[in-house]
Amino acid sequence: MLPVVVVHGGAGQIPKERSEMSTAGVCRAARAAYSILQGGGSSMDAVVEAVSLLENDPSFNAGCGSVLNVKGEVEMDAIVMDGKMLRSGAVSAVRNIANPVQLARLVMDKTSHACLTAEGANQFASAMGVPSVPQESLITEYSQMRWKKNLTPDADPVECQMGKMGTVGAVAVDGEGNISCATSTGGMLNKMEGRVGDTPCIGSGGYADNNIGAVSTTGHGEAIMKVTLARLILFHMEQGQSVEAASDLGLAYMRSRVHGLGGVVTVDPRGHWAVRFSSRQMSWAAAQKDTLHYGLYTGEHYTQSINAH
Ligand SMILES: CC(C)C[C@H](NC(=O)C[C@H](N)C(=O)O)C(=O)O
Repeated sequence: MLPVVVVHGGAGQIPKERSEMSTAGVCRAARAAYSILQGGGSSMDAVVEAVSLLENDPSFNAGCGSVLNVKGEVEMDAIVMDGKMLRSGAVSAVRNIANPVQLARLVMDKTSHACLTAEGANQFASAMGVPSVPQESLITEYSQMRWKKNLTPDADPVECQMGKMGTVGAVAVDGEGNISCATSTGGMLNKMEGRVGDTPCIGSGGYADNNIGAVSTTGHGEAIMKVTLARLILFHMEQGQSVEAASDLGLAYMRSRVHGLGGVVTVDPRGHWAVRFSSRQMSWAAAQKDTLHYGLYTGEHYTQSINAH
């Protein structure tokens, strides 16, 4: 069954004309991460590679392409977790960084802390030699257009929020049975300055435990935090539920209890995997054995040979 990688590109609604770019992005990320696993690389290397590629891809709400806060600025959140020793690293409200997920990994590997925020995270980045990039390099015409549209007096806030998708995440199990997760986001469009979402919060934006499995989440962060969605799903798996059933139970609870919508990618230690969402859509891709799996709308599941390009 092993190894496997499963990637998501956000639970928000995506205009039809942008759906192909989104599917192409998650497929490329899943392939790249899977070739690391096939080469004997670790699940942590695989998820960080997948998420870095998606951060670099302007069609997603992470890194370049992040949604803008109320002041029209980019503040990003990211997390990684290593299921072997339950080590994790996160950054929140970080600015001027191309790959927040890599900074999160440095927090895990090079500090005794689990999360660094805002200026402190940026100071740590420069101490680690991570280059600072101009904010303009993270802002796209599309993200600026969405932000401006959102500020017009007759804007429908729900429509605007759903019009921009693309939080990104990945879970993987490597050949040694080690499990990791990573998640990265620009957050919610028009968020207050300093707002921290679910993504960098352990157990909400992601969780990995070699004994149980791993989850990476996307959706309305304030709702995800209320139910600690990633850990809730793993709790159901500890109780004997399958990856699919546990993911559905977690998402159903979030919907009924706090009216929250979202999506998850989930793996267990044997390499079973699931992609589930309560939103209308979530772009996703998975790679296992010689097959690439991908989809966008509910019930969609395409496959192709991993070697086909
Ligand atoms: C409207 C929502 C479903 C879109 C979704 N956003 C996130 O996942 C945001 C992240 N969880 C946070 O709260 O910071 C997306 O980017 O696809």
